[in-house]
Amino acid sequence: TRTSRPQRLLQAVCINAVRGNPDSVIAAIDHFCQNQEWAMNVGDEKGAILDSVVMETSPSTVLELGTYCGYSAVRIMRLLPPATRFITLEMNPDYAAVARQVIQHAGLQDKVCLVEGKSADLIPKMADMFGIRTFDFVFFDHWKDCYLPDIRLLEDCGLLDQGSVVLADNVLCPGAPEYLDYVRSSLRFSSRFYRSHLEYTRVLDGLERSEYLGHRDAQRD
Ligand SMILES: Cc1cc(C(=O)N2CCN(C)CC2)sc1-c1cc(O)c2nc[nH]c(=O)c2c1
Ligand SMILES: [Mg+2]
Repeated sequence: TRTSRPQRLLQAVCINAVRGNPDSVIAAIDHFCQNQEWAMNVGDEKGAILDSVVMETSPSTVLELGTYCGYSAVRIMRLLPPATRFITLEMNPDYAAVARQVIQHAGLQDKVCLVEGKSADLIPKMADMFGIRTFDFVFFDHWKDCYLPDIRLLEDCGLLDQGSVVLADNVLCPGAPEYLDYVRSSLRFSSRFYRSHLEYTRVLDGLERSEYLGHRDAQRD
């Protein structure tokens, strides 16, 4: 049967990227998506914003929701020391299989823990499974309809601490309006929007950075 788009993306990585070199893996994926086939990686423009937020946060525990082909896992972990705890959740087994190979090609397989399953099922198990109390940085890039329930779940599970940063992709396109309303009106978050474009296109999109202020009460009127 025909190969899938993720499999063709992986093939481009194997052919064009240097083993053990994360930057060449990122470049190979961006080249494939710009010149061969569009794919829903965060991409180079939003990726540069992701890089800057990761560097300014310098997290020791990271959770990513939505691995897809592993592009953002490679982007994030190429910036952080080996001791960093990085967990990425992917519900699609075909995506997860490709992501493991992309991450391995980048030489980051020892730094990345990829778990297959639904975020709603796995988030409550994070503490028990990994002995992680709170996450310093969380990247939302799975599915727009899960953003709001999942940030509420992270709060309810006590997985956010004062200063934890949640960065969400695609808040304009495909769009997560209820999520934006929530984080922007909540007294427990300080939010700001990074204007950008949908990966590999000129369509408007952006990232929302929401810093957790601690376990406060009430909503802003
Ligand atoms: C699948 C898809 C189609 C989009 C679009 O508007 N398109 C018009 C323009 N053409 C070129 C591409 C297609 S945007 C998008 C998308 C983008 C992400 O970054 C995503 N991240 C996580 N999870 C998602 O489901 C996710 C979907
Ligand atoms: Mg995305």
